[in-house]
Amino acid sequence: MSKERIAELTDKLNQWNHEYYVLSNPSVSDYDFDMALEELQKLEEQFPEFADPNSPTKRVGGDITENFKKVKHRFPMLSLSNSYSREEIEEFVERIDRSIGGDIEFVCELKYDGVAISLTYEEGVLVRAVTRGDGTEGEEVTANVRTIRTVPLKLHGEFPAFFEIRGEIVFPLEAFNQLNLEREEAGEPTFANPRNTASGTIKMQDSSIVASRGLDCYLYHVYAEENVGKGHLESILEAESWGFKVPQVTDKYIAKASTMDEVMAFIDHWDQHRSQLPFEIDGIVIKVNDFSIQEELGFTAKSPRWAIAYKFKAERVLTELQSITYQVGRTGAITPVANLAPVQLAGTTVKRASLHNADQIEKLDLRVGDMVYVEKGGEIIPKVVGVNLDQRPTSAVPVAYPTTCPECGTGLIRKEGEAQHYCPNDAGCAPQLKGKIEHFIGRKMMNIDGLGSETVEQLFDAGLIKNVADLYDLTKEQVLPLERMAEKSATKLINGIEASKKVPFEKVLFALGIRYVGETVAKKLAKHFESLENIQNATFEELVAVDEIGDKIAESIEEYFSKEENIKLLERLKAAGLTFEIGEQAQASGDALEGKTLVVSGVFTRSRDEMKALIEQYGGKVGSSISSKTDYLIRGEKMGPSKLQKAEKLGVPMISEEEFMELLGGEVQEHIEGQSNIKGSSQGTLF
Ligand SMILES: NC(=O)c1ccc[n+]([C@@H]2O[C@H](COP(=O)([O-])OP(=O)(O)OC[C@H]3O[C@@H](n4cnc5c(N)ncnc54)[C@H](O)[C@@H]3O)[C@@H](O)[C@H]2O)c1
Ligand SMILES: [Zn+2]
Repeated sequence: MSKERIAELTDKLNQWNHEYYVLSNPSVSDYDFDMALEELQKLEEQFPEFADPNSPTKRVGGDITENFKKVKHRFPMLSLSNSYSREEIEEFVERIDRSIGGDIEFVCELKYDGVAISLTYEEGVLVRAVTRGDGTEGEEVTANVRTIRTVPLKLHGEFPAFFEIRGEIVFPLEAFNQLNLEREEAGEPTFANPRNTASGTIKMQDSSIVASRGLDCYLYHVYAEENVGKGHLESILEAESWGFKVPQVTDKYIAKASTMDEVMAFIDHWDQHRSQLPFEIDGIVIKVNDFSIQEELGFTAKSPRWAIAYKFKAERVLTELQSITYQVGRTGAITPVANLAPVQLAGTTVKRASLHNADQIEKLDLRVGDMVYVEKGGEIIPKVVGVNLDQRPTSAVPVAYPTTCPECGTGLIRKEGEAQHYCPNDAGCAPQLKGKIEHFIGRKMMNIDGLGSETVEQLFDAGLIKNVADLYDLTKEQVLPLERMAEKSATKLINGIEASKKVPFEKVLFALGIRYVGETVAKKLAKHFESLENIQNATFEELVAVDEIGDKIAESIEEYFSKEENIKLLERLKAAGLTFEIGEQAQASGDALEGKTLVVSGVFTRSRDEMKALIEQYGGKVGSSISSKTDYLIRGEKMGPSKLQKAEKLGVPMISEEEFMELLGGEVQEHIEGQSNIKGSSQGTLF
């Protein structure tokens, strides 16, 4: 019996390790993983004869993917023993106090929930970044790690000639939620959680994508030939003086603790306040501070004996899965959503949770009527993480994923290699049509004042708009009879639509909602091709030659222009007067003002906004008031005397509008001339 259980747990844990470390796509929660590991550990202690010599209790879970060069670690990269119980943390502290004799000094720090990384510096220069791998050897991901702004490439101060520093690469929550928002806007599937996304990102082949994601790195251990200082905290603070981002005592990210009460107070503090951190943590690490005591205590095969992790249980609740709804997005992507019996979780009432896709439902083996576990991390939407099988109603049947669109009845498709199902009826499926219009009017797209998603719904249901071009045919008389519409709101709406014709090309391109053409890609395309006509005429090779444009995006663009209805729509939008080429301001750019701060004051031949835009386009910063940090004051007519005085007093150079234009190096003039050529050539051709 125990023999079989040991074998079963070993197999399961090996598989979960693979899913977690190699695929960055775990199928069970950390808590379930840790409970299974604990069970195995206890069984192995009882029946050592049945233990696998390579048991997951004795080795760290490997993350080797075969895509990168392997590098042997100079010092093995281990795991940490961990516990969810405060009693066990107390036992750990007492055990060490007892075995060493006296009150030992500990250091408490955050347990960052990310990916472990080892950085090697030679003569103050970053030479290698390696993942933990199987603990003995890892994969070299230096090019990717170099893109993380908080990892210094070159050090200053008194650093050892050769050393290694270890830390955790995390995905800050703001950047993570922003990435998901952008993916949603670009019609791409969103990521489930920051840790797995950080782990997937650091193993990408294209480091420019890694760079765009905004990863961060916190460092927590220095390994030099000779110890740096006497203890752990000292070495960390020393590393800060070389240029590393280390946890700060003032933020309470790290603290000394000499008594049990101090250790528990640190744990309590973060148990209560962790939701305020800008990244996720999954616990607290308690380490012996003194290096000589660390050495005395030594290591097991898997972890140091001088440290332990107290793990927070993710806030999770059990509730009933009442039904599943299938939402159809703007791109036709189907998202299953769990409707739950309302339940309190992390301070809010949760009624719905994300189920991501068909694979996820299958992996969880969900049935309607099941009692499911729901968790909420730093992400916006809570998620279903498991099922309590003991409470499964006997009548419950497995979820049959729909084969047709719940909105329009069209057969669903699933593209090779994609997890999401799609409704291909983009020209007739109501939520797709409405979704496209809602996307189009968004704040970062056409930003139409006076038009929100409720009004879109009304206009659509009243049959007044079916696509975005219809917006430009709307009249005040048509919208006035709508419910909640009055003279004032109708005028605002029509004026807002009119004003959107001036929205710059890159935003129009983003607004069109071409799949995978999000905000950043739209900017890149606009800058490179300068007009929609040029994008339409570009060959596949020309498209992928643009920085950051890959096969997937290029294919999507080609597909968009291959559709008759899109061409018709674009013709109508062009006729309505939307901006389909880059404007003169956006086109002029350079780095003449790189690192400079300029303040604009007075009246000019150009508008103040134009002046400010030029400063930014040429790499400068617009200052709001004159200070010693101001590099130039651009002095217009009717400038106030107090500003003049202040600039004189601080010795800030003052320049005229013409001098400012000269500073830009005459580049502006060329671009303006170039622009008129483009305009000339595109006249008469509709895309
Ligand atoms: N859900 C799953 O399927 C699954 C599968 C495998 C592992 N896991 C999770 O991962 C854990 C095992 O991973 P592990 O071996 O990396 O152990 P761990 O994550 O519990 O602890 C060790 C790691 O903590 C990190 N760490 C973060 N902050 C630190 C700090 N201040 N000081 C020192 N180290 C710090 C280091 O990267 C170190 O490698 C499991 O306990 C489980 O929770 C989950
Ligand atoms: Zn449909």
